[in-house]
Amino acid sequence: MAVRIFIDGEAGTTGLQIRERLMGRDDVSLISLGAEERKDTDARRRALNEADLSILCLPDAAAVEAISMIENPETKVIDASTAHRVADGWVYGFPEMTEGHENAVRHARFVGNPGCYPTGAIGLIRPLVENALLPATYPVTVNAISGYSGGGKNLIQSMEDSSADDHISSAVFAYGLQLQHKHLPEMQQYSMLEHVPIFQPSVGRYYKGMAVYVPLHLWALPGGVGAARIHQCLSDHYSGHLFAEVAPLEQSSALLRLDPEEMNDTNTIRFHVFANEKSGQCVLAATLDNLGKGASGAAVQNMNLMLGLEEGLGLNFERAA
Ligand SMILES: NC(=O)C1=CN([C@@H]2O[C@H](COP(=O)(O)OP(=O)(O)OC[C@H]3O[C@@H](n4cnc5c(N)ncnc54)[C@H](OP(=O)(O)O)[C@@H]3O)[C@@H](O)[C@H]2O)C=CC1
Ligand SMILES: CC(=O)N[C@@H](CCC(=O)OP(=O)(O)O)C(=O)O
Repeated sequence: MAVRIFIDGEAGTTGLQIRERLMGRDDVSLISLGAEERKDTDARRRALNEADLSILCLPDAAAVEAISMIENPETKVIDASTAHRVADGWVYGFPEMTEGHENAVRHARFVGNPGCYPTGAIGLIRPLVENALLPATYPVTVNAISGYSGGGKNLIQSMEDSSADDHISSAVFAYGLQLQHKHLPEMQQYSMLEHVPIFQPSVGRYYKGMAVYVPLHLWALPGGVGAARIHQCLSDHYSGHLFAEVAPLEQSSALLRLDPEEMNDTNTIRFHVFANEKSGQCVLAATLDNLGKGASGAAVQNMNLMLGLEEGLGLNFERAA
């Protein structure tokens, strides 16, 4: 029998993409609310409690409210918002994060889907800290650029509608300039860093796709760690994972430009190591589709694991040509 999935916030950017990925699958059936019911508390409560698994694609406050409405102890939840990513009782929905974590997701009732930027940053940093190549005390900086769909309906409208009061006409802009971005707690905690990293994101005038950068001064690392060891560590860590890959060192070093859109329309995160051995410097980079592995794709991957729908794991994620 097909499992019942309710996407609360189905009409939003993330919700729509999850719906698209699930349409046409015969192992899931979607509980869908009509336009007039999608914000009706009673209708949502009913759907949340009927579902085998609910995926919350809502602002934080609405996600917290949705959790308070769930009475059915069998209902599983994936929350795409920031509300529960570092909360007790929730499993962080990044199955590739560390050994055994895929199993933790598989057996979880409550999964906090990661933020798009943290997926890139944690994906680069955590294996290095776990393997003692990067001290947990290292003062990490994370720079990033995202397509504007990362900001949901509001930012999409500000970028696309020139008549909107809050229209943004810049080709690219930096933000998070107060250094208090909402992704910092999950980035620090799951990267296993002792200090809050500096995180400096930006948005470009293109719809989706992101690149997340972590520059490292290799000369400052203990034990003479070079780019080759870092690359080997990442390659070993992600070996055997369907949705993560590490570009060969020589391929990355031959690149003249890194395209933040290179992984669009996939659920795969790609890692690069760029280095200048002479200066002892290195820039680690992750590229991902902010709506794929950064949000909706990750949610579907987690859903498949939590419901044992293994055959669905490889579905609906075409690699870009
Ligand atoms: N966009 C992205 O790349 C990513 C987004 N996320 C997270 O996912 C969540 C959804 O984001 P996103 O899809 O971008 O946001 P959107 O603004 O595009 O969509 C949110 C949806 O939730 C609906 N909504 C708001 N309040 C309620 C409510 N009380 N009851 C029912 N529905 C409600 C909105 O309705 P209406 O249409 O009327 O506004 C809208 O359709 C957020 O928490 C975001 O932080 C996570 C990772 C990446
Ligand atoms: C471009 C843009 O605005 N991006 C969003 C993050 C998108 C994301 O990862 O979603 P969560 O909101 O679920 O954390 C931001 O910086 O707030």
